[in-house]
Amino acid sequence: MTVEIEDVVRRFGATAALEGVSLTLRAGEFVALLGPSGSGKTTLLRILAGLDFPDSGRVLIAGADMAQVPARRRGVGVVFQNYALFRHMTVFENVAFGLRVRPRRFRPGNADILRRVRELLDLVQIPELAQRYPDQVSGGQRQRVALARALAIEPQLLLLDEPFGALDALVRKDVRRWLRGLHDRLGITSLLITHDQEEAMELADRVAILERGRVVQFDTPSAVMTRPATPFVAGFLGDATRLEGQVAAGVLHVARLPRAPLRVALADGPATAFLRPRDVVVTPAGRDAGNGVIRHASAAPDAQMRCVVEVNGVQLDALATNGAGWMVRGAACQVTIRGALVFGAAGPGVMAEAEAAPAE
Ligand SMILES: Nc1ncnc2c1ncn2[C@@H]1O[C@H](COP(=O)(O)OP(=O)(O)OP(=O)(O)O)[C@@H](O)[C@H]1O
Repeated sequence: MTVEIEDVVRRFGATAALEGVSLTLRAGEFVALLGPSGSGKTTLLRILAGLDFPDSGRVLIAGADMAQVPARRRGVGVVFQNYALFRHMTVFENVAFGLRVRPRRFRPGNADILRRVRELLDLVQIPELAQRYPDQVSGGQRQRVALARALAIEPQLLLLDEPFGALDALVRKDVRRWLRGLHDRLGITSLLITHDQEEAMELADRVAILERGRVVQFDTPSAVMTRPATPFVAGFLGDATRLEGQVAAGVLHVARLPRAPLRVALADGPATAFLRPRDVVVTPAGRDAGNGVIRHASAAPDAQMRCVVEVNGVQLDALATNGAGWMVRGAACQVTIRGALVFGAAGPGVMAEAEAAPAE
């Protein structure tokens, strides 16, 4: 089902948690909400779930205005980080709970509940755990119980607030892939809050980025990564280093960086540059001492090394090809800047890729 959020404002005293949020989710879409702590993500989810209400603005689910619709009539499944499973109830009863608390008109009989819970436990692949208590299953299994409970009411919209927070990295990867498969199979619409950017990029069709109660970008993962709409987004995503500089005659100048004229199609004036790890090339220092020093190096996937290099007092994240035995803390190196993402002074919308000019 579609979800339309129109100019939603929510204030708590002097704090504006949401300052006019508009967002439309297509039916069947998986959307991730990203943003710093306090940017309004949970408030937005609570408003969709009917656990909180906007001061102004509208929420439409499947085209229907939700203003007067209480949480339990919205047909929305919610999974929060702490799962909130009932410890004194078996896994079976936890999942059945979602059905037993439905409004009387929609409440199934006992035989139906039995059948439905069995189906759900099969769906989340833990049929053998029905009679265990939450304390007797693993974190990943508890997560599946929480999902089964949320899915029990056959929601068309699934809201997930940091659902994988308590899982270790390996289980987390498994569970999220499985969740995306489940989302596709059921044809539901899902909205996920996460602090894990990699998770958002892997799972979501589109990513909404919140900054202080406003959506500053809503686009596909690859678009937000390669074409961040504002300096805030560029700084928030990835490991880019932010540096202030000047554009003069189509060339970016950043004090303290190794001399590397970067061509950029921006008007003259102050500019903000974001150097991403792939923009920073690190090679061993040659016969001369090099212009930088390795401050930190660690192995990364795909036979690469991640490192932090220091050049003229500026620390930059960089990627280098592995096999670099020389790349240890304190080693001298040569740092070359081959590009940057640059925002001009004319407004946040003016962004350009800078490219290294050919060597003189
Ligand atoms: N019940 C409340 N009373 C007062 N202030 C609140 C309440 N709920 C949220 N806020 C404030 O509203 C703002 C947004 O909070 P919210 O929980 O939506 O942020 P968030 O993006 O989910 O943060 P986090 O990533 O830390 O969970 C914060 O400044 C928060 O302190």
